[in-house]
Amino acid sequence: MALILRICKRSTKTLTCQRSRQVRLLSNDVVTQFQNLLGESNVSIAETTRQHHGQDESPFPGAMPDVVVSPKNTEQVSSVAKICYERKLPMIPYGTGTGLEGGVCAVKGGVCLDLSQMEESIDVNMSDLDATVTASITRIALNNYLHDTGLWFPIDPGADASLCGMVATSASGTTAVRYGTMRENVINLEVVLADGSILHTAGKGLHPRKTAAGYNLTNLFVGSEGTLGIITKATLRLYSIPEKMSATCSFPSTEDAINSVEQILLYNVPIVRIEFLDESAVDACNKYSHLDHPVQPMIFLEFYGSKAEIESQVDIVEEVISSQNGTELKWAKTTEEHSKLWKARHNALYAAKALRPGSKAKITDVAVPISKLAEILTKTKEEIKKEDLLCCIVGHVGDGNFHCLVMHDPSNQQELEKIEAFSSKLAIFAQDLGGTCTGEHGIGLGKMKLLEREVGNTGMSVMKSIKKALDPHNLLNPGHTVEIKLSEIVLSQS
Ligand SMILES: Cc1cc2c(cc1C)N(C[C@H](O)[C@H](O)[C@H](O)COP(=O)(O)OP(=O)(O)OC[C@H]1O[C@@H](n3cnc4c(N)ncnc43)[C@H](O)[C@@H]1O)c1[nH]c(=O)[nH]c(=O)c1N2
Ligand SMILES: CCCCCCC(=O)C(=O)O
Ligand SMILES: [Mn+2]
Repeated sequence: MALILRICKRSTKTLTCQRSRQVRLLSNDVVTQFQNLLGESNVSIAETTRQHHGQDESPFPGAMPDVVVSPKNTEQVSSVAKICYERKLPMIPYGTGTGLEGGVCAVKGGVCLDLSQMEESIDVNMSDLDATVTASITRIALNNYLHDTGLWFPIDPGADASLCGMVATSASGTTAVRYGTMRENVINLEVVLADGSILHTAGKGLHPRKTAAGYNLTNLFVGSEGTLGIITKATLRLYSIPEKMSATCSFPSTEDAINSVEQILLYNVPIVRIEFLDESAVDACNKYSHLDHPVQPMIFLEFYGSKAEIESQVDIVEEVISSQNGTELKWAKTTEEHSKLWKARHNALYAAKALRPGSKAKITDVAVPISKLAEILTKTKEEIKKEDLLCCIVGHVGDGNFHCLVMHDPSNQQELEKIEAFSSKLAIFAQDLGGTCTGEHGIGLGKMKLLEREVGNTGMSVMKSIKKALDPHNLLNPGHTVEIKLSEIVLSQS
């Protein structure tokens, strides 16, 4: 009979450890099995390692996995999955841990598969404008590699996330208004399923720009948040690196700023980034990133194209913003100014957190149809004022998507409840206006009820059927996104 090794807080020997008030047990022959498979240095039960892998950038309290394994290739991922499947152990894929919805928290313990240590491979098809990357490749690593080819991968959440993690969360960010999200930019995926089998979602080695061949298995895994399979490779669309110019503009009110955005889109200006910051976010970014913008609602814009193309886009934008009381465009004149501007925007999360050191930050992520954006922002601002919240708003407003970042003291129960109520209310506003509770960060641990509200009973039951078909024992990132209960599994097997 197998010896039992209890993973513990201070030692790796025989003490019990509390995680979410439950005792976890992992037999030591599993650890040995992983060590034999991957080598001792690629299997860790050290507390610091487990803690690090059970926590992302969200305010959710971390939950440690029992063991962290670092497979080097797809075959090893598959072998790990086979062991977990056989022993009914939870599997939690880990990309770079930049997620904002608690996706890597091992709420039921189990085996964290750290994919950042996979062999690095980038296979570029210059003439077909695509690249296939392994799970350890991050967004910035791909773009650095591509730099001299004149190509790039434009989806930009700011954080240097792994590209397969970005597939798993259906990430987007500042450039989605022009290039779409991960959904529109993935051509094929290699995925290890719960039982260890290896799936190529669009056929092995194929990379067509479009396909009508059967169900869209590729998109099934986009946004699956580690609950349907472990993504080991992704084939992605690439684009030519354009000439670019950036500018900012301030407005007397949020409504004026949002009206401008709506009109710029209506005029079909092929804008690449159009980002909103409310006055609190401007204040935070000024302080954190040493900028000196007037503390007023703003938009940051980026234009791509030849000089003539940019000039014609700018003519329209200038006319629109002056009709909406906006200031003259203030241009980033040098490459350094351009980088400083977008770095400041991408650091907005940290800038806002720095307003109240030591606090935690609740981040909302709703998206509405553009026509409803001014309405929901007005309502949101009223709520913030009524509840007296310390809140910054930034938004990828070209997609109707915005974030509120609400600072709070996590030990103050009253404050916590107020903030949770605000966040749910905002998600419900968005859904009632024809939008979604999450434009880009995903469901994770905190939005399961909202997902149900959004897709309805039938939608939920279809999602659960898919989950049960692909992961009948609920081993892949259990407790996240689409949760199936034990009673439902038993029911489906009888
Ligand atoms: C400062 C800052 C700013 C932003 C953001 C983060 C931060 C810190 N994000 C969020 C984040 O960068 C985004 O969710 C990434 O896609 C997460 O990728 P990681 O590799 O870090 O996944 P991470 O390791 O955090 O995992 C996230 C989820 O995906 C699963 N997963 C990871 N790799 C997997 C794989 N290979 N196979 C299967 N499942 C896998 C995990 O199990 C988990 O459920 C964001 N996002 C966004 O969309 N737009 C934005 O604007 C921003 N902005
Ligand atoms: C006020 C900052 C909230 C930022 C949340 C991270 C994110 O998605 C982004 O766009 O930045
Ligand atoms: Mn965002």
